[in-house]
Amino acid sequence: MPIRIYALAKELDIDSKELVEICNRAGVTGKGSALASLTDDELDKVKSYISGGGKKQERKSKATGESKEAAIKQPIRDERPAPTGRPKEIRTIRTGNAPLAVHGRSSRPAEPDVEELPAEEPTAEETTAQAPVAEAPTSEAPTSDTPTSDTPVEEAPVAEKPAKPVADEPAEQPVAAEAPKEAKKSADQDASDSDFTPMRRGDYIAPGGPGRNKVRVLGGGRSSDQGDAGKRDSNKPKTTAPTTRVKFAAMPTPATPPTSQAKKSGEPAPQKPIMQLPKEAIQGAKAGQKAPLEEFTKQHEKKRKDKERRPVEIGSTDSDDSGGTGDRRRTKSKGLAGMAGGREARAAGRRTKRPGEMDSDLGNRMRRRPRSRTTRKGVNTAAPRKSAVELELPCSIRDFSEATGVATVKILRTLMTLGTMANINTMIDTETGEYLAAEHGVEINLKDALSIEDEVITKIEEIEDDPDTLQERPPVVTFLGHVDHGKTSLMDKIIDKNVVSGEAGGITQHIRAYIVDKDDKQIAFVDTPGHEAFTAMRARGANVTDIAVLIIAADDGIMPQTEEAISHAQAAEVPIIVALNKIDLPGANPDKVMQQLSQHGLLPTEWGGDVEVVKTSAISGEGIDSLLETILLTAELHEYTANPDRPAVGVCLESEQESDRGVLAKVIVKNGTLRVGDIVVCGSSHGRVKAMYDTLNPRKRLTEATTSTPVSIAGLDQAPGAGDKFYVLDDIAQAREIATLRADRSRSESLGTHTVKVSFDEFQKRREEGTLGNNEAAATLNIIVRADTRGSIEALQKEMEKLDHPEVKVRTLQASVGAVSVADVTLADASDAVIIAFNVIPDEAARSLADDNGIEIRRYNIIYKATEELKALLEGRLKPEERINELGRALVQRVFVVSRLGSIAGCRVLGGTIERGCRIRVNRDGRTIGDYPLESLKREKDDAKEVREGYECGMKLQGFNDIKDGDILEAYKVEEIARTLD
Ligand SMILES: Nc1nc2c(ncn2[C@@H]2O[C@H](COP(=O)(O)OP(=O)(O)OP(=O)(O)O)[C@@H](O)[C@H]2O)c(=O)[nH]1
Repeated sequence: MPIRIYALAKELDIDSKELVEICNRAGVTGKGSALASLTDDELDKVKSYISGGGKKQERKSKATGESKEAAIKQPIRDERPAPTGRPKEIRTIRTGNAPLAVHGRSSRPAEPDVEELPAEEPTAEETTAQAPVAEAPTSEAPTSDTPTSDTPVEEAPVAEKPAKPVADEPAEQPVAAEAPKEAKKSADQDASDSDFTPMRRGDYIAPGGPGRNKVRVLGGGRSSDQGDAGKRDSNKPKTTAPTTRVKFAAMPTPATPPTSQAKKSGEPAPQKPIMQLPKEAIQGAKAGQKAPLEEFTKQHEKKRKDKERRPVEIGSTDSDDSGGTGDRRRTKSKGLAGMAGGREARAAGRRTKRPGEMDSDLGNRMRRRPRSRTTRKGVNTAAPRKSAVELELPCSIRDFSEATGVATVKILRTLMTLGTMANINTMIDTETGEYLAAEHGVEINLKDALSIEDEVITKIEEIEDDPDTLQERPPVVTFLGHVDHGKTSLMDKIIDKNVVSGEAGGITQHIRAYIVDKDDKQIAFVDTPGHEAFTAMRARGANVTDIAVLIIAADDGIMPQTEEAISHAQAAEVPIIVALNKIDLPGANPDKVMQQLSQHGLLPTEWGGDVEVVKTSAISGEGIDSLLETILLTAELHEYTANPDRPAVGVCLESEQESDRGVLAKVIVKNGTLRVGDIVVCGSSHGRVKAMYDTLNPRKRLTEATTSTPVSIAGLDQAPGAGDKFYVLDDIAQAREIATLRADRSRSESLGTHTVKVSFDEFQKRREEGTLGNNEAAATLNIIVRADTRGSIEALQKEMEKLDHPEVKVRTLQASVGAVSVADVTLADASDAVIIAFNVIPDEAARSLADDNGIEIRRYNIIYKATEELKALLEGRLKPEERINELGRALVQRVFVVSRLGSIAGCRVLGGTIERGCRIRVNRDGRTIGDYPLESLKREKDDAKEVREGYECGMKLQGFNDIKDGDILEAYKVEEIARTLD
């Protein structure tokens, strides 16, 4: 009678599970649980096993504390009894040659009892042989063609058996793939019935996956992982025979990435940071450099401090725009850690970032840098080149550049190629402007400049007087002629004043103008210098002239300057009256002179012509009245008229500056009436007429000057030039503006050009070296002229223009009236110029500065001496030089007038010494008024050989008694020194 295992276990007083195992070991297989029943045979077999020692051994193992594992390690095969009874059920059936595999064992959820494998497993041949047995229908066994992969082990106790024959089969999946659908459905149905999840295709349990911990090893501890190995080792004897369930530790679950780090859709794959030291760092490390970051930090701090002290330069590599690039580059150059340098550079970039500035990358900063460099180089401010422009010439180079768009640099360069050194303020005339335009491809349309000068002055000149307002006016007569033909003497005879002896060198150097009365009529005389140096002044005199009186010495005849005077008179289209002077001389030959006159187109009336020839003698006065009558008659014939009621216009004959009266301009009114208080503009000077003086009596004040009247006016701001026209304006501002405009123009013209400079000494040095003329541009001797009058200046300039030397030229940098000033010395020092002082002396400050800087001040009182000296110097034909040896200066403190001796000057020697026999220059108000020999020198009452500085003395000058208190007497001696020029 069958007995259940749990009942037997109770009977035997052992654990039911233990009894199940015993049954298995006793060869009673198929008893998976305590509910299984044992037949009588099986009961006997189990009991015999237990009684035979099996039980004892089991119990002994327990008593000795052997673990179940030890028992499992025990070879089962040896203890297992030989198989008996009918063969075990085989549920796995091969279909054809298809390999079979056991599926589902690992997925069986709770295999209740895993019994030990049969001790002797059938071979493949045996399995095959037993296949028909397997076909025996059982209630639970599937059909023969049903795959057994999902068959529960409980229903197939010998499920392991069929696995053996297919152990060597390569794969299990092909079996499943080839399984008929009907079988699969059946298997699914079975699995559903047995609460098992059927294994399906595609169900893949990764190693270590969730199902791994559920793997149970059946018999021999073979897991699914070990299945193949077990299959491969199927021919080997089993070394293990587990009889109990083996529990494996759960496989570690791989950590799931945090949700925050989950890759977002569309986001690029994260890149691994490149942790690579730069080459500099590696090199530094190899070189034994320690702690590059620390070293870099130190240098960075140093740089930061330097940068804070140093202003940021636009466009520089250290600038903000360059950001950290420059720092990084510098860091690299010093071999510091590149990574630290990059960090520092980025930090620098953040520091230098300005509000609103784009946070551009390095490339952008690099691209911006060239633009900043371009800005630093400057922008061409010249206007765009214009195709056709209207231009007023003359204009400055700056104006030309702005109008045409041609850069001033190019213009200056072009002028330089022409040998002209200019600057932007240099005025260019029409010819130069046209050349520049053609040279630079600019089309210019010249237009007349319209300035306030035109608006005001032209308007005045265009005024036509009403014939009813015109009245007869005195004729203006000019004496022209050759040197020493008696012009001055003749005029003196007319005005009964002897001025010839007062002229230095006996040559007329100033324009004199007087108005004389004759037979209730007036005649205005303008005496121009006879020397050729005064040609320009003479020419200007002719311009204001109504009648020209040509003075010809009867004993000398027509001379070159006489011919020139004739030309000027004829060019002025004025009537000419010839005065055959010095008729009293024995050598006078009137016929010869008249013949010469005829040859020059001046046919005397005596010979049927229209030229009045009057025989005169300035000495005897012969023919003077006849000359005056002839002048008045000629004036009547020509009906000289003017409008005395209009604002005056006229010409400046000459000007000078006096200490007490300021600028005195000698002018002659050509039309209208000049009055005190009138606003006058004359050349580049202007002012209101403060006072007017008679030319014959310089201290006699006048209130007005009618037409043709020469007069000296005071009130102008500066000395106008001889020949400058004057106009009376209504507005002083207009006068000032016009004068300023003219002054600027004159200044730019005089200073606009500049060439190689050379002083006297430098010139001589170059001649000695033979270097003169080697330059393309001729060497230029710059001079600064200071003179007592404008006439002297123009005479000097005119003479110097004639000093045309192939190797050197003379250029006047500045010419003005007055004493030599500090400004003159400064200009001479800056331009290596020589100062020509004509009839003036330098003031104390200028003298001291000139001595300190070695500026040469050459003083002259005779024009031709100055010009001849310059000429001799230029031509290298210098004669023994009359060198002036300055001795000393004395101040006149008191003048003693002795009736039989004349004026005695009581003086104190201010400097140097006063020596007997020297010459004395008399200076008054900054001007040299005379040069006389020292007649006597006394210390108290005794004659003295010399008087030194600080002592008082008395001096008597030969031929000069008009000495006054405050005069400065300069003592000098003339020494002849041979020139070493050649
Ligand atoms: N015998 C004689 N001598 C005269 C006569 N007129 C002038 N002289 C002399 O000639 C010399 C020159 O006279 P100036 O009056 O200075 O001659 P100038 O033309 O004025 O000379 P510049 O000043 O150079 O223009 C003087 O010594 C005069 O005395 C004259 O009619 N008869």
